[in-house]
Parts: sequence; structure tokens; C-alpha cells
Amino acid sequence: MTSATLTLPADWRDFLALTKPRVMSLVVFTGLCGMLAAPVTIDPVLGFTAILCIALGAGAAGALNQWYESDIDLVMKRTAGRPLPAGRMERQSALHFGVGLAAFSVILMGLALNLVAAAILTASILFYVFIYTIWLKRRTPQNIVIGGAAGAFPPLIGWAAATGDVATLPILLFALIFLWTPPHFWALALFMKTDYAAAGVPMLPVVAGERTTRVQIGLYTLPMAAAAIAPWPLGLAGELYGIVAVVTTAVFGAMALQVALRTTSAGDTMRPEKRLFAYSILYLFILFGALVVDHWI
Ligand code: HEM
Ligand SMILES: CC(C)=CCC/C(C)=C/CC/C(C)=C/COP(=O)(O)OP(=O)(O)O
Repeated sequence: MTSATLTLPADWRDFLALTKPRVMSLVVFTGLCGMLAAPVTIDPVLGFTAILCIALGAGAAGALNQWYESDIDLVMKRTAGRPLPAGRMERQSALHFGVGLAAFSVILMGLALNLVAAAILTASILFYVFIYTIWLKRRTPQNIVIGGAAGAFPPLIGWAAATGDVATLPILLFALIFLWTPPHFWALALFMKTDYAAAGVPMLPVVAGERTTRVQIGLYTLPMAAAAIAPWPLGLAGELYGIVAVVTTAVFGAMALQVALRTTSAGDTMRPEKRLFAYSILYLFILFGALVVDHWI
């Protein structure tokens, strides 16, 4: 995209769109809950600063992702309206915005909170940009399995911001999001398959077919369920969390099973896939919320 083809100067809404605010809301929520579930009470101003750093760091990662992949975003219907493919912003501006925001978030985290939190925040930004976006996304259908680790770090960052350390519970929360990501994303990929195929992105339904993707969704749900419920029997969370985890995970399992057992979807509504995708988001909100409520009562 050259400046000659740009139609409009970017305004603040375009910079906000670069940060993928809707996806980031859940990323930030899991970070907040990781912080609030820690065994020490963090000073509110420091706590707010830590969450701000996670939000800015995640936003920076989103901007750098969009800077790198404006070519494929242009091809996919879902993403063609983003500031870069739509020609409302120069790629350079997105790059500068992303790098500046990333540096600011990490430095502020290091200065105001601690180096452990700053290091994990750095790792998650680098992981999302270099490992997922630049290296794996265009090369292998395992892109989101490995790259999904980037989005699993926030509870560890929140916990580390409060305690200066990591522990078993935030590691389990990392595992939960890590194992949740394949069912979350592949459910969407099933009904967005044509977009990904058009863009030449080797997502699992495109490369291995729908049948394999459905089975993989079912398979990942099993260890995900174990990670979700584990804090209760391990004594890291109480009964309230345990009950919420068992019930919401059972619903997740039933929906995933429905998706796994479907043989075809050609020409139909893909309703079970869309329902699983939507529920996957609600599920993490409820689970992390329950963890904090359980911790504080
Ligand atoms: C590699 C891992 C992941 C991939 C490839 C992925 C992919 C996607 C895609 C393509 C969408 C649709 C977004 C849109 O309509 O613009 C989406 C939605 C969403 N994702 Fe993920 N996701 C991943 C991990 C995560 C993680 C870790 C979280 C948070 C913990 C998350 C939270 C969300 C939320 C909240 C939405 C709904 C956004 C909306 O309402 O528009 N995702 N995801
Ligand atoms: C610093 C920090 C906590 C970083 C978080 C990393 C992060 C944002 C993880 C979420 C993953 C995500 C938004 C995937 C979207 O996939 P995609 O980029 O393939 O989606 P797209 O097709 O919509 O661009």
C-alpha cells in the first residue's frame, strides 16, 4: 500500500482498532483475575498500573500483528475493513505505534511493578508477534496450538505483578488458556474456512479438513477440562470455584462433543460451531470471575 492510494488519514479510532480491543478485553480480564487471585493484596494504584501495562502490551502485540499481516487481512472478509487493508493508515504508523506501545508497557511494568512481570509481558508480546504471527501462522496448522501460548501468559503476568513470582495456580491457569485456545479458535475456523483458504493461511480445517478439526476440538477439550477443574482438588481454589468449573466445563464438553460428532456442515448453518465459539469466550470470563470471587469470600 503506497501513500498515494491512502484515502483517509488515520484517526484515534483506527489506532484503537489496531489494538483489537474486543479480543484484548478477555486477555486483560484473565490478567486481572490472575492478579486478584494471588495471595497478596496489591496496592490499588500499582494494581491499576499493572493492568494498564497488560492492556497496552496486548494492544501493541495486536498492532504489530496487523502491521505484519495487512496483506492477508485484505483478502479476508472479516478483516478487510481494518485500518491498514482499508487504506486508512500507513504501515509505518502501525509499526511505530506498536513498537512504541510495547516498549512503554514493558518499561513501565519493570519500573512500577517488577522484573518478573515485565519479563513475562515481554515474552508474550514477542511470542505473539514473532513466533505466532511472523513464523508459524503462514507455515503450519499447528500455528495456534504453539502460538496460543502468547495469549495464555496474562494470568502469570498478573500474578507476578502482585507477588514478584510464579506459582502452581497461575501455571495451571496458563495451561487452561493454552488448552482452551484450539477449541476456541478451531470452532471459528470451521465456519471461517473459506476466508482462510482464500488468504492461503494453513489453518487446520483448510489443510487437514473438517473431520480432523472436529476430532481435534474434542480431544483438546479433555485436558482443558482437567486444567480447569484441577485447582479445586489440588486445594488451590475452593468449593465455589470447583462447582462453577465443573458445571461450565460440562457445558463446554457437551458443546464440543456436538461439534466433534458432526460429520458435515456443507451449506448449513454451522450452528454448533458458532455456539461453541461464542460459549468459549463466556466460559473463560465466568471461570476466571469465579476464581476471584471464590478467593475473596
Ligand atoms: C492463537 C490464539 C488465538 C487465535 C488464533 C484467536 C482467534 C480469534 C479470532 C480470529 C477471533 C475473531 C475476531 C474477530 O471477529 O475479529 C477471535 C475472537 C475472540 N477471541 Fe480469540 N484467538 C486466540 C486466542 C485468544 C485468547 C488467548 C483470548 C483471551 C484469553 C481470546 C479472546 C477472544 C475474544 C474475547 C474474542 C471475541 C472478540 C469479539 O467479540 O469480536 N482469543 N479469536
Ligand atoms: C502481551 C499480551 C498479553 C499479548 C497477548 C497475545 C494475544 C493478543 C493473544 C490473543 C491471540 C489472538 C488475538 C489471536 C488472534 O489471532 P489472529 O492474529 O490470527 O487473528 P486475526 O485474523 O483476527 O488477525
